[in-house]
Amino acid sequence: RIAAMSTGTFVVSQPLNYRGGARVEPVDASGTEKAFEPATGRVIATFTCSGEKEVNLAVQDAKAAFKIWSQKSGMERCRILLEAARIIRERRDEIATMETINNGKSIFEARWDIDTSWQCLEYYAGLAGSMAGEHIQLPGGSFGYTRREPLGVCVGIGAWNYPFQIACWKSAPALACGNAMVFKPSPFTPVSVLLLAEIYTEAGVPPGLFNVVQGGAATGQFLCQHRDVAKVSFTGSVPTGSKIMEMSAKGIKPVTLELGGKSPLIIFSDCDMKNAVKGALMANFLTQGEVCCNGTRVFVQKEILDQFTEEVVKQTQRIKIGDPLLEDTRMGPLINRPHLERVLGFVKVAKEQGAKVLCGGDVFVPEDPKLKDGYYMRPCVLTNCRDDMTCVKEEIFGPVMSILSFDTEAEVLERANDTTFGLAAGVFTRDIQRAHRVVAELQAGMCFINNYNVSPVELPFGGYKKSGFGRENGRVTIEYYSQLKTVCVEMGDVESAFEHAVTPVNNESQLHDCGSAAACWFRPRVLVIQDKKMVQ
Ligand SMILES: NC(=O)C1=CN([C@@H]2O[C@H](COP(=O)(O)OP(=O)(O)OC[C@H]3O[C@@H](n4cnc5c(N)ncnc54)[C@H](O)[C@@H]3O)[C@@H](O)[C@H]2O)C=CC1
Ligand SMILES: C[N+](C)(C)CCCC(=O)O
Repeated sequence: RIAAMSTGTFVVSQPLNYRGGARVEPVDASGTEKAFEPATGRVIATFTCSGEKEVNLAVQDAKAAFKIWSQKSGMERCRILLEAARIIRERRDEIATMETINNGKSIFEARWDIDTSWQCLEYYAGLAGSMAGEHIQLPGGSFGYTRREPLGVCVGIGAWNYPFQIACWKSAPALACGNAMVFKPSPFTPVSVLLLAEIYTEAGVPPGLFNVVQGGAATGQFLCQHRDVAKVSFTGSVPTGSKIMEMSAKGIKPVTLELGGKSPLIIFSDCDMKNAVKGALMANFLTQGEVCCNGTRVFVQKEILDQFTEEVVKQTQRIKIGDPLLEDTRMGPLINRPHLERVLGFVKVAKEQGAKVLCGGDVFVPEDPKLKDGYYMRPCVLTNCRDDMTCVKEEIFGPVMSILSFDTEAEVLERANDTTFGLAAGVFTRDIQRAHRVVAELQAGMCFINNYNVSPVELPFGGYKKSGFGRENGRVTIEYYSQLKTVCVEMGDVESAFEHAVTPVNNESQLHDCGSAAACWFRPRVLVIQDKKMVQ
């Protein structure tokens, strides 16, 4: 247990694959990867990526566990998931600490992530017992019913920004529906999902029900192409999402895609200014801005542009950057050096294209010497932005907010929707009619009114357009992890389409030709037809 951990000390010594209810070293490898502590730039784990054999074993184990798990009642599954939720809650600080060490987000924020994680398990545990089909009355006493059945072995592939939460948001509905799961985290953040695997085992799931394989694209491909995998749920970038869909198409596997975004946040002049400013910070700077649903295009109505901008800059400059394990830190380092360079590159291009940097956008070097090789930058607010600038069009996935001004509702709606993404959107206004009118027009799967980036697990989350499809959280996600079987029950006689249509068989030899009992399936029918013919 690592609850008392401090930055710069953690190393992973145990295997990072999980199969059959225990940590294991993979039986074969397709390369190695290093995982870092972004706060210090230290390597915390070197691990081998799972090859095809290891992936096969994980899927096999999941298949075996699925046989047991899928036979359990919803209430039995509920009890185990509730126990897992309880353990996560009890170990909240420890899990949050590990998430902070491997991802870089502040411990303050990581605790929130762990809260939405156990809440997700609790929520689907609650639904497990009430999952049911329908009974449908048909003519003549006949009837039909539907059964909601699991899919089988589901694959979860995660991004590095919310490693533990993503694993929970995928596995909780999957397991509640009676599926098994093989999960592959991002190679940048391989660590915390192992805690989840151990917790599921401790809570009582059959060994093999939740397995972890480590690796990057190659390992992910083995999973997506595996013939015994029934479904793939993916969180990550648009280009990878497209590849996942292509691979899954070959096997006709359903997919859930949670992809990137470039979401609009619209601030009307009649907003509550204090909340709008808080909302803009929530929409841009959680997890160092590495959040798919961030509202990075902040459209502000002209009348309040100056006042809003001034306040946003003031609050942004107050964000405490530094050692993410310290209680008062609110922004940690970005995930790795190449990503930091990429984000800084976006700021440089923004300046070249005419944007004005009001604050941040540069490297931050903390005073603490042990943090000198970490990947820190100051959160950035850009103004003088135009819709055609790179910083306004492309997902930066870092702490960079672009402020744009607008005049009218119709104008801002058109500009807000002028993107190939459609993950989220937000609106701040005190005018209740306007709020609902505007969200009805916004092309985004997740809309916020007078708030941003809160994530109650009761609400479905997912994208429009290139931000993907399928949903996570909420009741509807049950449909993405189950399939519907219809059973049609006849209480009377079969009414055959062939009673009148079939030419009567008059040839005796043809009737006798069907010698064996099995081959005689048509003989009585023929006789009946002949009888009927005679009656007619
Ligand atoms: N909509 C959502 O819920 C979220 C979306 N994202 C998006 O994810 C991106 C950042 O995450 P990254 O990890 O850099 O994305 P990524 O697409 O590079 O990787 C995501 C995952 O896919 C795996 N992968 C990569 N190539 C693969 C392949 N050919 N076959 C199978 N698996 C493969 C990676 O190893 C990783 O586990 C951003 O664009 C962001 O918008 C991130 C978090 C949440
Ligand atoms: C928790 N929340 C809403 C800030 C982000 C969740 C989506 C993601 O994984 O980026």
